[in-house]
Amino acid sequence: MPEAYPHGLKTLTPGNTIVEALQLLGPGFRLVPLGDNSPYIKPKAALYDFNGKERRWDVVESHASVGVVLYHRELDAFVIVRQFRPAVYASLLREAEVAGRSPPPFKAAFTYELCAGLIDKSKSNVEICQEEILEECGFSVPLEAIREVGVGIASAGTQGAPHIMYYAEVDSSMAVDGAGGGLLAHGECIEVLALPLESSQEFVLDGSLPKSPGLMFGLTWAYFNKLNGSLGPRAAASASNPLLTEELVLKPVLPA
Ligand SMILES: Nc1ncnc2c1ncn2[C@@H]1O[C@H](COP(=O)(O)OP(=O)(O)O[C@H]2O[C@H](CO)[C@@H](O)[C@H](O)[C@H]2O)[C@@H](O)[C@H]1O
Repeated sequence: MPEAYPHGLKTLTPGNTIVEALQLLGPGFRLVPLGDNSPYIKPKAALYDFNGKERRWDVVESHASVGVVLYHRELDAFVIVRQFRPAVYASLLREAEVAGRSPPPFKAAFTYELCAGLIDKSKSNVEICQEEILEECGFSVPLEAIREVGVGIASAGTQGAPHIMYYAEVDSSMAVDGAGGGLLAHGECIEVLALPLESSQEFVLDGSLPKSPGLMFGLTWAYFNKLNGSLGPRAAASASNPLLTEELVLKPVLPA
């Protein structure tokens, strides 16, 4: 049975992705110094003059990224993802060590986020976004249906790379059999979740659930713009939201 989630969250992924991901995670988690050959990040010291003195700031060179707020028209829900994040686990582990507590369970580092990806290939940003929607969430969305929301900076204190946010709507006709959940070959095991629009703000403000600031902003922006009609009408009235019936959740709206 899918795990019960708070705030009306329902899994759209067949099976129980979190249980599967936990089974795939072996015992042991180590942190070692990073060499200089990471294709993802390069820690560096930035030296610059300020007020006649040389100053230093430690920075992490990284890729720009895209993220997308997905709204499911038939479910009147946002589609978000949840996955094991080693960086989150590393932080929790450090916190536990400092406090003299035993290591936290891996489960604590499964983080709620928008569907997102790095801009690390020679495709346009919106094409990368389209590809991530398919790979992570299992929906095929036409490029022209993906609109830009705005650009923020990821971790201005250390990374400073742009994060470009998009908005797109999906429905069951866009679900692609066998797509979604990420690429196991890349170590991805991504759970796809539907979050009712109705309870999205409670979810955003629930500090007990680990989530990204991009998700917090994106869902809040989309919630209010959906309510005021700027993003087109809401398809389903919340009282009759089919998301509330298990039956529909496990039917064709799902990526297989
Ligand atoms: N630091 C890392 N170390 C090792 N392998 C890595 C890595 N980052 C990415 N990868 C590999 O690259 C694959 C593709 O990554 P994606 O572009 O889908 O970004 P992801 O959603 O993982 O998060 C990424 O993009 C989101 C988008 O904003 C950022 O928030 C997040 O920090 C970033 O990891 C991952 O599955 C993994 O195999």
